[in-house]
Formats: sequence, C-alpha cells, structure tokens
Amino acid sequence: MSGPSEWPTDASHYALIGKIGQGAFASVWGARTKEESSRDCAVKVLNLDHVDSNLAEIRLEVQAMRLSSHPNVLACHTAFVQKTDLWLVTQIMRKGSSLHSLQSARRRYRDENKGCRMEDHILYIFHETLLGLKYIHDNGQIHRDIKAGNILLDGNGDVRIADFGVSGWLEQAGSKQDRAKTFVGTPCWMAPEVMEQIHGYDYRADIWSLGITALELAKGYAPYAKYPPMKVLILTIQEDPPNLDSYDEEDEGDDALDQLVVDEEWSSSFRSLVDTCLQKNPARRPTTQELLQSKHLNSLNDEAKRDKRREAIRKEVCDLVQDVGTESAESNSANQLPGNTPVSIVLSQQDESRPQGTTWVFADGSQVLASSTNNAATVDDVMNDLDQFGMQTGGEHYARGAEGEEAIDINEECRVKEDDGEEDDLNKFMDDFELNTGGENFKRL
Ligand SMILES: Nc1ncnc2c1ncn2[C@@H]1O[C@H](COP(=O)(O)OP(=O)(O)OP(=O)(O)O)[C@@H](O)[C@H]1O
Repeated sequence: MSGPSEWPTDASHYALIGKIGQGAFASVWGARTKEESSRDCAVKVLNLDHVDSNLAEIRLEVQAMRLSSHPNVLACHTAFVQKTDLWLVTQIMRKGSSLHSLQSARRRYRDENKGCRMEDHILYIFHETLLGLKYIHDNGQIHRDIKAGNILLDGNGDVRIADFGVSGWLEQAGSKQDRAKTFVGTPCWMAPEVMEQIHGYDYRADIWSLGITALELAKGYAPYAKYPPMKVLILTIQEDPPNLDSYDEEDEGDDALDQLVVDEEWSSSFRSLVDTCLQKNPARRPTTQELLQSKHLNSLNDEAKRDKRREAIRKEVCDLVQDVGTESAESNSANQLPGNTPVSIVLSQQDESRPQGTTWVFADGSQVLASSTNNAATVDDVMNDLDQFGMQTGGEHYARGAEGEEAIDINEECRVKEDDGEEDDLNKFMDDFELNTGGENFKRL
C-alpha cells in the first residue's frame, strides 16, 4: 500500500466521480487521483463553517488517524483545506453504509419474492464493528457517532468504522472553556448519559450506540427516528430502552416508516445481545472485550467461521448492491428522518447567566435549556408543545430562526397554568424527570 504522504494535498489532483451521500455537515464523493496510475478513494467535503476545531488541532488528529491502522477502521489518507472546505481523503468502501446495503439487498429479495434472513449478516457486521471499536477504545478514544451510516461495507464483505475523530471537530456550541462538556451526536443513537451530561460519559456510550445500530440494521431504521431531535432526547431519557419489539407498536400505521420496516424473526440470542448493550445504566453495559467473548459472538472469533460469514455476506448482500461513488449509482444518503439530525449538548452549569442544566443545541442553532422552574408539565404537554413548536418553526427539524435567537426553556415553553388544574400531573412529571436524570438537572428553583 502506498505511504500516506504520497496522497495529493490539492483538490485539483482529484477527479470527483459521483456523489456517495450527503450528511448534515458534509458531502461524500467517490473520487480518483489524476495521476498516471490513478487511485480510487472517497472524499468527504466538510464545510469549514461547521468545523469549530482549529486547523492545527485537526492536522494533529488527522496525523493520528493516518497512523491508526486496523482492518475494521476506515483509513484516512490525507486531509487539506480547499477554499472554504476541509477535504478528507479516505479509503472508499464500495457498498457504502451497512444499512444501505442490507436494505438494498432486502428490496431485491422482496421484489423477487425470495425469503431472506439477515440475522447472521447483522451479527457478522456487529462482530467486525466490535473489533474496530475495541481498537479505538484500547487506544483510549471514544468514537461518539457509531451508527449504521458510519459502518461501511466493501465489495468483498469487509467492514470498517468511518468518521472516527470527525464528530469532535464539528461545530460546538458554547465557549471554548465549555468544550470538554460539549458533545455533538445524532439523537437516535445517543446514550442517555450523554444526553443528560450529569456524570459525564465514557466508552460505554459507544456500546449503547452499537445496540441502537443493531436495532437499526434489524428493523431498517433507528428507534424514535420519526420524531424530532428534542422528542428523541426526552423519550430516550424517560422510556425503557428500546428493543426489537418496542417500536413495532410505536410505528404501526406510519406510512413513511412502513416503507422501511423489516419484518423478520429474531433469535433469542440476538434479542439478548441487543438488550445487553441497551442498558440505561452504563456501568451495566459490557465492554467490547466482554461482548466479543459472550456466547452470542464467541463463535465468530474463530477465523475460519468469520471467513465463511464474510463470504456469505459478499454473496447474499454485497453482490446484489450497486457500487457507490460511480457515475450511475444513486446517492447513498441515510434516510433523512427527523431523529437523524445531529444535535450538540452543552452543560451550562458554569454560565451564571443561565439556569442550571443541560442545553441541547440543534443543527440549525436553535437551543433548548433543559432546566426547571416551579412549574412542570405532563409528558403529553411537553410533547404537544414540542409539536406546536415544530409547526411554528417549520416542522421536523425545529428550524428556529436566525442568529441571536433566544434559547427556549422547555418549562417556559411547556408551562401550564395552575388554574388548568394539572398541577399534580405536572409535579409528578418533574419528579420522574428528576429521578431519571439523577436529580441534578431539572432542579426546582
Ligand atoms: N469512505 C466511504 N466509502 C463509501 N461510503 C461512504 C464513505 N464515507 C461515507 N460514506 C457514506 O456517505 C454517506 C454520507 O456520509 P456522511 O458521513 O457525510 O453522513 P452521515 O454519517 O450519513 O450523517 P452525518 O455525518 O450528518 O451524521 C453515508 O451514507 C456514508 O455511509
């Protein structure tokens, strides 16, 4: 393989062939170097307006990314600034995201009236991802954005984790000093402790996201994906962890999701694997090593069995899916459901001008202070008000207006007048909320 320094660091040396996909902060392209012996690659173009780390920091991190080498982590060849964009040149994974591949293959089987059972393929992807994640965790890092859109498949069935390090560069809300307490992520995959930011979080947040990813691959979309980000945050904090059955009831009759939903039988071992990852108390979640040794995945540690699974996914999935990044390929964007919009979270306790608590900052810059006052609301009140708010602000993404817009206090927005006679419900909701959040947030003033 060529050394990383040999990759050109000027955009004019690359030909962009076809768009692979569009994320919230970046577009990704299939590309080729314009050298005599041209090399294929993917180029992720991040608009610098959304990049808040300074370039020296990014350079150092890219250096680290280039040095990190694992068969299940996407290799980064080089990175450079081009006008107002940051270009990240990486390996290209021909089948794109694992979700895209599984869903495309499922559609093919369905069209041909053939049965297909994806559980073994999902377990294989899960196991490969765990190996990459173990490498990341063993190096003292947290990925922070594990989801099927960042788990990529190549034509031969290889699996690699993408976007390692990138989420840390994205636009952070709050001042530089707050940054250690700031987090950017996609709500549907975010662990409850990351949303609350009470006791901080560690690598076990990635294990939660991996559990959500297993659900996503199994069902075709992440739990709560149909809801706007703020509602996802509240449901994740309040409700029992999702599982393979829970969102069937939730989403029944939803036309948009009916297109995506997958109806398959799942083994009890797979169900229990998902449940193990999705424990709200992070201390109860297993480490990558424990998962690799668990009865659910143990057999895949055998090289011969792994090779067999790789061959099976190549034949039964990869071969049915068109390569991404070619002129004719369709864009491989993750479905743009509301809950897939990134949100950043800031702990605002140090800022005396604001009430204590966590601030959730949405991709469009709108903010919600999850703090408390004497008034409280029932869950339904909160949800109704969020819906209202969504409507007023243009819907799905709660696109609040321009810069300088005031942050929205959930309680301010959801305040229910005492004479509505709902005080008891409201108090109960706040008590539950305090309980769920460990009592530090949502403190009554
Ligand atoms: N190196 C690559 N090879 C093949 N496909 C890729 C590569 N990198 C990214 N993709 C695909 O390109 C699409 C866009 O990726 P991108 O990382 O910009 O957005 P995302 O992860 O879907 O969402 P966001 O980053 O906004 O949370 C995704 O479907 C992803 O799977």
